[in-house]
This record gives sequence, structure tokens and C-alpha cells, in this order.
Amino acid sequence: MVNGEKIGFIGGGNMAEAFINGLLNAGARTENIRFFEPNHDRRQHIAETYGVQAADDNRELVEWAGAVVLAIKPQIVKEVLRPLHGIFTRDKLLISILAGVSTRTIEGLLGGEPRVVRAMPNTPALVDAAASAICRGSYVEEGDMEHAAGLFRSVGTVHEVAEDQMDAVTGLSGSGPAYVFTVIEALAAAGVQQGLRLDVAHELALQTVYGAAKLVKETGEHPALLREKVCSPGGTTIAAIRTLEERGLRASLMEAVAVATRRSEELGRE
Ligand SMILES: NC(=O)C1=CN([C@@H]2O[C@H](COP(=O)(O)OP(=O)(O)OC[C@H]3O[C@@H](n4cnc5c(N)ncnc54)[C@H](OP(=O)(O)O)[C@@H]3O)[C@@H](O)[C@H]2O)C=CC1
Ligand SMILES: O=C(O)[C@@H]1CCC=N1
Repeated sequence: MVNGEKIGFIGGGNMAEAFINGLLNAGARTENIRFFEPNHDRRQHIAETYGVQAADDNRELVEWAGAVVLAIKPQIVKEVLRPLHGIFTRDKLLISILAGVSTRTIEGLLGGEPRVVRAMPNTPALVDAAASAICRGSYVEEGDMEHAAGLFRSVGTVHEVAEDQMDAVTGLSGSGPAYVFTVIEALAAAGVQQGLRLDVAHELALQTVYGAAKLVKETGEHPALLREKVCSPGGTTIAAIRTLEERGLRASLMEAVAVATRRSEELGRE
């Protein structure tokens, strides 16, 4: 983001917190970040933990900010944006991270020709390891995409995609951390079943997933090649891989991403 720019968050939930934390880690100043959050406990938590100011309402927040991150649940987008109709003047950029909700819907709710970028980050933003994708709205200006990309780059990686790919991004990387957490949990349970202590099994499962991801990222090798290097002929791993294929791990993941993608499409129609 542009140094010194005022960034406002509509909503102070999980994702807003991840971004506020990431922006501060990346050198943003607390006085340049504000948020509005109706829940008293959340408001207090964000304000006290990060030292950023809570606005009294969304209108005040938008009037103050240069860039606004929309971080509420998709189900309440209409009730939150309708009262803000007409105040998104051309000097403001709105970045929506809502699953499913199209730039066209948001533009319609805001009225005029608002500069809107739609994005799909994920919760590893909290530890500067988000995978995000962004797409452009109808009225973005030259520089807006790079500007928005800067926000997401401050908490991880970012790709620009066409808007018709955003639901697939949501099904893959938006929801994806939850799939991986389930894998870590299941591997730890499997270790316990084989007689390991839970703390040891958890640590081994966690470090295995972390190390495997790091190996793919740092070597740039295809995961299939790296897998072959683990599979000794006639050994333990190939026996396990055969079971995973028979039980449909690959098909299960493909179906999970497909279902999440469809759910994102549905959220956009609700
Ligand atoms: N969680 C994730 O992994 C990801 C989420 N997203 C998207 O990010 C968005 C936010 O998700 P997440 O942070 O998890 O959700 P949260 O429910 O944690 O955060 C939303 C916050 O908005 C608050 N809120 C309710 N009404 C208003 C209002 N009128 N004005 C301002 N704030 C309001 C809610 O308060 P209250 O609880 O009291 O209603 C809540 O604290 C969603 O649209 C989701 O699709 C995108 C990528 C990943
Ligand atoms: O579950 C959800 O709907 C949100 C969007 C992506 C991750 N969490």
C-alpha cells in the first residue's frame, strides 16, 4: 500500500485482524488504520491488541479512509452497503474480500462508478503467508490493481485472475487452510493410534506438512517427483500411497474444492 495511506476496515473479524496485523508488521502506522466493528468485545480486542482506532460507524470510516477493505460476512453485504450508497467517491478504493459476491453486485450497491477490487485471501495472512488472488471491477483506475496487490503482498503472495475464476480460488486457497488443518489433525490422530504420545504425534504431523510444503516451494520440483523420492521400492510409503489412492484422497480433495467453489457461486446469488 502507499505509505501513509489511510486504510479502513469494515468489520473487525478474523480476516480484518489478520490484515491489520500484517500491515503493522509491514511497517504501516497505527494512526493510518481504522476499523468499524459492532461487536463490543471484538472492537475492544482489535483496538487494544493493535493500537488502532475504532470508528463510530461505517460512514465515518469511509469518509476518513482512502482505501476501504470490506471484511464482513457475504450474507449481510446488502444491509451493510446500502446505507453507504453514494459516499464511495472516485478518490476512494474499495477492496472486497467477500466470498462469492461479485464486483458488479458491490458496484450496484455503492452507486456511481466506484473503484472496486475483489480479492480472496486466506487466514495464513496472520503469519504473513497468505495465498491471495485479486480481480478488477468495472471502474478501477490505472494503478488500482498494483495498489491492491501491495496490500496482499504485505501478508503473502498474490495473483491477478479474471473474475470468473474467483469462486475456484475461494474453493482452493480461500478455504484450503481448513483442509490442511484437517490433514494435520488426522495425521496426529493416526500417530496416536499407532502408539505415539499426542504431543509428539502433533509435532511430527505439523513439521511434516510444513517441511513438505517448504521443500516444494524451495526446490521448485514437481510434488510427484518429490513423492517418488520418498517411495523406496517395496517400502513403506508406496504401500501407504496405494491405500490413499484406493480410498480416494485425490478425488476427495477434488470434490471438496468443487463443492466449495459451488458454495461460493451460491453465496453470490443469495
Ligand atoms: N475466514 C476466512 O478464512 C476467509 C474469509 N474470507 C471472507 O472474509 C469475510 C470476513 O470473514 P471473517 O473475518 O472470517 O468473518 P468474521 O465473522 O470473523 O468477521 C466479520 C465481522 O464483521 C462484523 N460485522 C457485522 N456487521 C457489521 C457491520 N454492519 N459493519 C461492520 N462490521 C460488521 C461481525 O460482527 P458480528 O460477529 O457481531 O456479526 C464480525 O466481527 C467474509 O466475507 C469471508 O467470505 C475470505 C477469505 C478467507
Ligand atoms: O468459509 C468461508 O465461506 C470463507 C471463505 C473462504 C474461507 N472462509
